[in-house]
Amino acid sequence: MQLTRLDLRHVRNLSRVSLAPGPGLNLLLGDNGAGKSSVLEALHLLAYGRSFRGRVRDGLIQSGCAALEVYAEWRDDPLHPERLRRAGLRHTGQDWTGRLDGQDVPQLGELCAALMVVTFEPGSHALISGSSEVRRRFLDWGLFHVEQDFLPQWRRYARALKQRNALLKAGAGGSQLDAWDLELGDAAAPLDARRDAYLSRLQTAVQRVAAEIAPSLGVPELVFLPGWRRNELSLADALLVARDRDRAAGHTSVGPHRADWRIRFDGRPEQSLLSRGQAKQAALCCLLAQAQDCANRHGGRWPVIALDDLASELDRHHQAQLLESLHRAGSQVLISGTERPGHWPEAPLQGARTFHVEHGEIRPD
Ligand SMILES: Nc1ncnc2c1ncn2[C@@H]1O[C@H](COP(=O)(O)OP(=O)(O)OP(=O)(O)O)[C@@H](O)[C@H]1O
Repeated sequence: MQLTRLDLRHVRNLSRVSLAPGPGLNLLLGDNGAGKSSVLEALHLLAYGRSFRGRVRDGLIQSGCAALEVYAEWRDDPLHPERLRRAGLRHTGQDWTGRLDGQDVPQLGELCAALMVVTFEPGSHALISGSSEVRRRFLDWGLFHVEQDFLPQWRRYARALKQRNALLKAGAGGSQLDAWDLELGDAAAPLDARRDAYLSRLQTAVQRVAAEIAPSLGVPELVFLPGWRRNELSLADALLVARDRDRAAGHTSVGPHRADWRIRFDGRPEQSLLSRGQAKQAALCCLLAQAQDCANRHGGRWPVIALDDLASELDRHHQAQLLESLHRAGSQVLISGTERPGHWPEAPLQGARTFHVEHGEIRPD
């Protein structure tokens, strides 16, 4: 996947900017507060329907403006490089409208399905040290992009869960709950199996990536936690056991919506004891493994890789290993930073495009 154009309007301090990224490494350079992260944030918004720095209405739209706009063009078929995909999003903070290849989109998920971007940013360590929701979202993003029927399965489970929670809150009787416990159990099975299998598949990729970019961490192992004691009980039984507790709490306490996973490195303490820097490296390994898995499933086409403020996220040694690795993979990379680091390896820098971000303007080198 190669982004060929990105236009932004009214994104933080960027009133109206445009850039044409090259196929390899792209550097967004500028002083603090110039707007570099905002460029990557807008791209992330188009690809995920959400920002990595909070809600759209909390400051992503330029002050005094009614809405922001993001428009992107990209190639995703190497056999037909002349074919450009196009997506646009206008967001007011409350409502949005989106277009994909000239058509209105009824659901934001359609834009997210079309444009694959993997972002590593200062908050990415939350994938390791943050809440389980972040880790579930990671699994579901990967599955959403590689398994076509995953979304309907996910929706079926979410619907059943909503119904059961509504009944619990309303103090419904056992017979009504019985029916939804069964439905929840049935809907959970494919979701749980998919996530478990996906994480096992990622394990090989994570080990390969870790050996390349963070060998000092050791060999990683990914462990899936289904959200209930699956080795001992079916979900329907676990729901029955938890029923009184769930009635008191007014929500369902077991099931795939409570699933989680852990990364462990041989010879290292538990994931919660990793340093912040190690947690960042571990998160990066998982994100790149996910990107690699997407590429494997999409005929070798890598997602666009966006690395926000890389120089302050990883030490020099790990930056160099990462850049070499992405260069070998042939992926398109966008990196923001205050300056072009002198210690980066030569190969990825050859043919790199540089964009200077200054006072809300973007100027190619
Ligand atoms: N809603 C807004 N309207 C206008 N300007 C904003 C808004 N929100 C943030 N800004 C400004 O936009 C700029 C965006 O900064 P951004 O975080 O993208 O910069 P950066 O180049 O990545 O900086 P750093 O190197 O410090 O991380 C800042 O100058 C900030 O003050």
